[in-house]
Amino acid sequence: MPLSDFLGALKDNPYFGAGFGLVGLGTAMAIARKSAQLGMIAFRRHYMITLEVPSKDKSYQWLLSWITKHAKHTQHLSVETSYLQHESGRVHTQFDFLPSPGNHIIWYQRKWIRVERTREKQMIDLHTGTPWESVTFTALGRDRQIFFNLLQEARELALKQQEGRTVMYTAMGSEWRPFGCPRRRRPLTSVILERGLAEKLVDDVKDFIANPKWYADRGIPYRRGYLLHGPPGCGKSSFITALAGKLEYSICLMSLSDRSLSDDRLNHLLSVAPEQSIILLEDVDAAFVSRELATENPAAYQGMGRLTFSGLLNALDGVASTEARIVFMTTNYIDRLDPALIRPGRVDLKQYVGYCSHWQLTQMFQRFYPTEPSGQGEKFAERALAVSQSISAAQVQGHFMLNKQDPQGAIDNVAEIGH
Ligand SMILES: Nc1ncnc2c1ncn2[C@@H]1O[C@H](COP(=O)(O)OP(=O)(O)OP(=O)(O)O)[C@@H](O)[C@H]1O
Repeated sequence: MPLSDFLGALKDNPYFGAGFGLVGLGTAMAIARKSAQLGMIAFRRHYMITLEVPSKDKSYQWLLSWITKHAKHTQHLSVETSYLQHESGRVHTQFDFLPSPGNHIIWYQRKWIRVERTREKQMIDLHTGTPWESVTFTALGRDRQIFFNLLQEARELALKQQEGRTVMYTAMGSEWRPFGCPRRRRPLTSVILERGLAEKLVDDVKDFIANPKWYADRGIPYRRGYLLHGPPGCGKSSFITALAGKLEYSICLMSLSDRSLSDDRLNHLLSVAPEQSIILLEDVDAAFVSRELATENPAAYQGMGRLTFSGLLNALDGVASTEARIVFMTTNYIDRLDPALIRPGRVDLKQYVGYCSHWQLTQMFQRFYPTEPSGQGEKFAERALAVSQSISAAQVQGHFMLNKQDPQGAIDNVAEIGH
């Protein structure tokens, strides 16, 4: 069907023609025309299909990307800006064009489809604090298959964009929303923990994921909690990101010190986390001090947000689903955590991730300067440990960056690490 006929059909359709108006009442001609039009309207009402997708539906973001890809010639765009942090720490700004609110026409599977993106100025989605939006697809015919195909294609497109990447979600209201663009997966080998440690953790998580029946048979909730603790910059967060990449999981990042977080909201968020995701609660000590400390000095800990300690415990206990639910927590100060938070069932595996050992320093050197003879890595490690026993991997990385082209300099100037 030519595009002009399709647009005409849309115009007369009672659902979409609002605002176009009907003309010519008052004369016989007009009446005849009107009844013909009504006939057409009835016809179109039965022979046009529509699909409305509200912004809170999972497929909404996929569909926007799909529309952008198909409505290549649309001149009406809106922009979505995100900041991406590279492993080097450099921040890169990315602009993604999306179809703007309004109408777009797309030719798809030998049919014209009208796409109408609407944004309600008056209505705010109370869960996310963003304007209420929806996108409506209209096509001729009665075959819904076209919409199934379209949804399927949009989903595949989104998955393709995520291939080899880790999606990070953050909590927005009572939902999880992707944060920035999916990041390139960080290889596990790029995070050098103490010898055997990464393997031990990966095996534990894999074993957990592979054995839902073990939990079901014993009536134990299918979840596992991990706590990585230790000084800053030793690789806790980097390891969790790399682990998620390895498992092809996404990460739901949550800050417990977020003041808008209440017991109910946390509970809800944990129960609706996307499939195949790791929930990451960073710096748990920052939000909660041991209850004893709080009792000793209540004034110092007043106004720490609406989330209560018992609310957190309940939320963690309530995280039960048929899906493997993995919660990682990190802290620099395990001694500040209340024992109730880290008892088995809430935290099943506690792991110290500490300063660099001789082995780690050697590995890091060899990885950074792969063409250097192996003895050099050993030499670097010995000298570094003679300077200090408390060197974090982040400090080593910084030192190597300063001596990017100069491995010998990295050894000779080892005393400058961390300065
Ligand atoms: N074991 C490691 N191997 C390789 N790089 C590391 C390692 N640990 C830290 N880094 C580098 O140091 C930086 C900071 O590391 P990361 O955020 O993972 O540390 P962290 O232990 O989570 O620190 P914090 O406790 O402050 O959150 C990152 O850029 C990371 O690439």
